[in-house]
Amino acid sequence: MDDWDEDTTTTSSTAQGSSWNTGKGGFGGDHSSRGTDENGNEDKGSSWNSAESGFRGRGRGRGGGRGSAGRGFRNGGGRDEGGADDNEDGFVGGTGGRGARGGFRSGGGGGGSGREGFGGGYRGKDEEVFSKVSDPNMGGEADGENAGPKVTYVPPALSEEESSIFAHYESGINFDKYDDILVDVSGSNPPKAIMTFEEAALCESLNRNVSKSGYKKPTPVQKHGIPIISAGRDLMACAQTGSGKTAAFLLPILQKLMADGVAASRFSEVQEPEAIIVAPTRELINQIYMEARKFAHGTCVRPVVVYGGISTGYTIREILKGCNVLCGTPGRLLDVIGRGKIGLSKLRYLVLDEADRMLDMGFEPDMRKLVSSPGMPRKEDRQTLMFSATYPEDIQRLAADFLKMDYLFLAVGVVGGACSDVEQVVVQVTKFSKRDQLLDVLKTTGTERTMVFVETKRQADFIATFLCQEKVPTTSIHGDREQREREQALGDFRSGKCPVLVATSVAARGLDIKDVQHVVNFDLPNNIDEYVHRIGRTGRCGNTGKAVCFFDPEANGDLARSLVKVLSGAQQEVPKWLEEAAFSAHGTTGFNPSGRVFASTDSRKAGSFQNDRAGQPAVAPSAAADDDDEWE
Ligand SMILES: Nc1ncnc2c1ncn2[C@@H]1O[C@H](COP(=O)(O)OP(=O)(O)OP(=O)(O)O)[C@@H](O)[C@H]1O
Repeated sequence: MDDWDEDTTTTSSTAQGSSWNTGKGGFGGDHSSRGTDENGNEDKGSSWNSAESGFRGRGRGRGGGRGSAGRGFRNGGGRDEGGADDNEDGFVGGTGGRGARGGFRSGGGGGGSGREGFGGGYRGKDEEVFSKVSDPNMGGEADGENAGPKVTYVPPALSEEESSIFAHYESGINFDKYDDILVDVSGSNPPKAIMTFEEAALCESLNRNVSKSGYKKPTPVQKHGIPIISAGRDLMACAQTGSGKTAAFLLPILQKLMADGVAASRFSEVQEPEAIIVAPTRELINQIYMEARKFAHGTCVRPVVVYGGISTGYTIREILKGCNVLCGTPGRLLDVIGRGKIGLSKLRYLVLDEADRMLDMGFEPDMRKLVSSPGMPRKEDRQTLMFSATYPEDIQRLAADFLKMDYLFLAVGVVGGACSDVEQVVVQVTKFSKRDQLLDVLKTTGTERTMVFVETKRQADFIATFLCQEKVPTTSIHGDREQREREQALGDFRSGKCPVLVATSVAARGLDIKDVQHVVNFDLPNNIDEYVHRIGRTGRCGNTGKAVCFFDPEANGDLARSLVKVLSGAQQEVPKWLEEAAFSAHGTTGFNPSGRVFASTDSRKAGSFQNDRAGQPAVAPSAAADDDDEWE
């Protein structure tokens, strides 16, 4: 019997987060469990009120009390908590109550990839699990459980009801305006775009599933992407957030698998998927899997998802039921391949969603490991597809290592541009005024779903707790929360039970949540691409949305230039003070507020780079990598 068979599987969807309803001090959302100390005493949250100092206080002397904040001993904390706050952790409350987090952390290494070394660790005496065990051989945070007690969480079973599988939200009033966006396809002999789903010549069951999903006509990235993939070409595709990139790769892959009549065998000890899809976070890969499951409904194609934080035994049992399309986060994917449960000899498609993130310094080693796994077809013998809304030029160069020479580059609109359906408002703040301004914003948004982005996990806990105390039903998602809590938080946000979700960059990319009308950048990321992804959680699929961004000139000066360019690129109003800040920022040579910051097109046009990367340093990780263990 394999050791994974021994997992005790504990399905859990324990309801949390109802305490905001109970009026217990207003402390609420699923932070309720964290508001108690190890003796169950309710934390009255005295520290939040004392501005920054209260927040810091948690890191110093409150170990025995406030479980949610205790971070244990942190060593060498380079980048993982986003800079300066790191040093505040020190030794705190290893004996903290439930939820004391962090534990021992080593080797986050400032200059190198903070993903190497140990993440997570002991969480407090009541908790037996080590979170996010890192396998040094895996070159980063592993989603496998190769050390420490087993993770036994099994996500709740999915509904088989069609109404649930095909649940979707309506496209918005600006859906047809997608057709006005300029499209640029570069590379040799691109196939002709399709105008309708009929032209995609999908088989009957796929067509049925497409229409049950409410899709009437393809978006531009689908019009161009589907025929490119169907023609067998490698593709690097860039299209704005919320414009249907997922279906652009899923439909042609599923169509090809259907046409070839693949059927996953339930009887094989090693499963050999025809397609592997990789994405950077657990929630995003799960969402992609749900889309794959939806489109493959009623067919012989079986998608499976693997990601960290859930029982490996459960994961492997799911794989062994048959697997044609394997969706995974990098660590867990490498883990199941390494365990010999996945063979790669039949692999035809490798998809990198959020490709620029998958190839930045945080994940590049995992991606290189994946493509050099035993049995992985050479790039000449597989189809590699990359999708994102942002593609820094240096990443484009790096991506060429994974693609055939004649790959096509598809740009819908300006590469890296923000979705123009999102109204962007920039508010000048100081770090002391931000919380009050957040409350003001939330007063106007009322019960409309709002995502509030902050920079660190600790800040996420802190702001969520603060909002709950202010009687705003709030939940939070970040990399220190257990998978069960993360899924619960997302569920509560999706259902509207908690209309405010405080999130770190773990939720910045890809998540497609109905009715998110507002995004607040409480803390700005230090990378403009991350900003573009964050605000793209609203204004999706032709719907409109609003993004408020708190700009603290003291802290965010470096972002002024690129922010101005993103705003003007999306025809948004640029405040005079921001333009001034941009002019006076460092490195303003050639600054042109009305110009474009982005590669407007295929970076191959700027010169040949296909084979000129030897000796070049790896591309720096995006802002999100500052919060490294946010990423799986
Ligand atoms: N042709 C279509 N017609 C109607 N709805 C669509 C169509 N294509 C996609 N959608 C819906 O639009 C929403 C956004 O799609 P998707 O999540 O694939 O966007 P994305 O481009 O991948 O965004 P991001 O860059 O944020 O990852 C989803 O709810 C999806 O089901």
